[in-house]
Amino acid sequence: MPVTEPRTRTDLPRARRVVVKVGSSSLTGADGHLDVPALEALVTVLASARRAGQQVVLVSSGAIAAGIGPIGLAARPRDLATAQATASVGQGLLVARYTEAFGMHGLRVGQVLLTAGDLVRRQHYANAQRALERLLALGVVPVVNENDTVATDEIRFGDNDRLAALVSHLVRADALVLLTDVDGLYDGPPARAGSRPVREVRSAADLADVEVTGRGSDIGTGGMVTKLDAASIATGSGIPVLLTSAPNAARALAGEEVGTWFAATGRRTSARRLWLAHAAQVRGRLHLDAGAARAVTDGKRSLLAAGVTGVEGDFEPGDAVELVGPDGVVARGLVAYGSTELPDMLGKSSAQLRQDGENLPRAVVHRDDLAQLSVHVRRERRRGRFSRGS
Ligand SMILES: Nc1ncnc2c1ncn2[C@@H]1O[C@H](COP(=O)(O)OP(=O)(O)O)[C@@H](O)[C@H]1O
Ligand SMILES: N[C@@H](CCC(=O)OP(=O)(O)O)C(=O)O
Repeated sequence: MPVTEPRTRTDLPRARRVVVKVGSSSLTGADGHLDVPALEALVTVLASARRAGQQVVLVSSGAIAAGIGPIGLAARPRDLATAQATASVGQGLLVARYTEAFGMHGLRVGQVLLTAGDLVRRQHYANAQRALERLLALGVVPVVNENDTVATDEIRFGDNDRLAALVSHLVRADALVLLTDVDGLYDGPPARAGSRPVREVRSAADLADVEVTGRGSDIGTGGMVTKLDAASIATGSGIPVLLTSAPNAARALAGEEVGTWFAATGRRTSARRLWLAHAAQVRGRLHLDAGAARAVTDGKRSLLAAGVTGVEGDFEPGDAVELVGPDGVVARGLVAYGSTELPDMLGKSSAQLRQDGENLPRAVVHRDDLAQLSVHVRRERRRGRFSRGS
């Protein structure tokens, strides 16, 4: 019997639709070329999940890493134009290998390249959703990557972990499996003596003593930070996550005791709120007093000018901004006023704003335009770890 809400890792084999994300470090060697045996081993596992009746969406990194050797570069390019060009070469090679490897199991693949913008604009989101649904209905294995050749620094995810979490939401996956070069989450960098594996994360409290770093290898990009962010996005919208190494993929999908299981913590949210919390490009910050911070978080109420103490950035009405309370970032929202109008309104009640000539003062951020950040993401943002892509 398929389960649509896996509660433990032993439910994974019965999950109907699974998104599997594999990182560059698991697919490419230090020589800057694809590790074909590793890729084929992964495909064998995914093909067997398909034979067992599961629908699989593969989110595969590796375009840039796979292009390094063929283009003749010595290391991963750091400038945008060379990264775009390298991805263009590597993505072709990557998909050619997947086509061949899945073909050996009688399966077709379909390449799907997405930008952050595709997950931001409502119509693009709906388009991508429709295309992925049809691919799955046709029995094709979608192979998703970020469209690195056209993504610019401002709109890039850069890592595929958060992309995979948003794709899981897009296809309404029952579970997300993150495959990397380490067998699971540890409470400290795995190379450090004494770091212990974390088997299960049921809430943000289980991460309180976990120390993660941003980069594991010269090949991967986000390290464990973006994986925890992805886990937080997925679990917060009702999708559990299993994190383990690529060689453990078969055991993970068989429901064996490998890796780290992140239990679902929330319910499915609207695509718009998910985008606002995790993908929108933030144009500024509003500083809130303690009462306003409580109102937008605990009370889920609109933010009024009376509770805003400061404004940072240059933004227009409708732009995404971060709401910062006395203890750090608490939420994101679409602001109703621009950064030039707001300073004159700070701390004023609706009555005072009316006296100032504002006929029907609107909330600075309406509660329908607010997305709270999970405790974990808030903690990370406080540490300033999420500047990239946000
Ligand atoms: N607490 C931690 N637990 C596990 N791995 C960690 C931790 N902190 C940092 N890492 C590093 O994260 C790396 C995986 O991230 P990354 O290199 O970006 O992989 P990928 O290419 O699969 O996305 C691991 O190699 C590991 O060294
Ligand atoms: N879209 C990029 C992903 C970049 C990357 O290295 O991601 P990851 O290995 O998942 O941390 C690529 O295919 O090269």
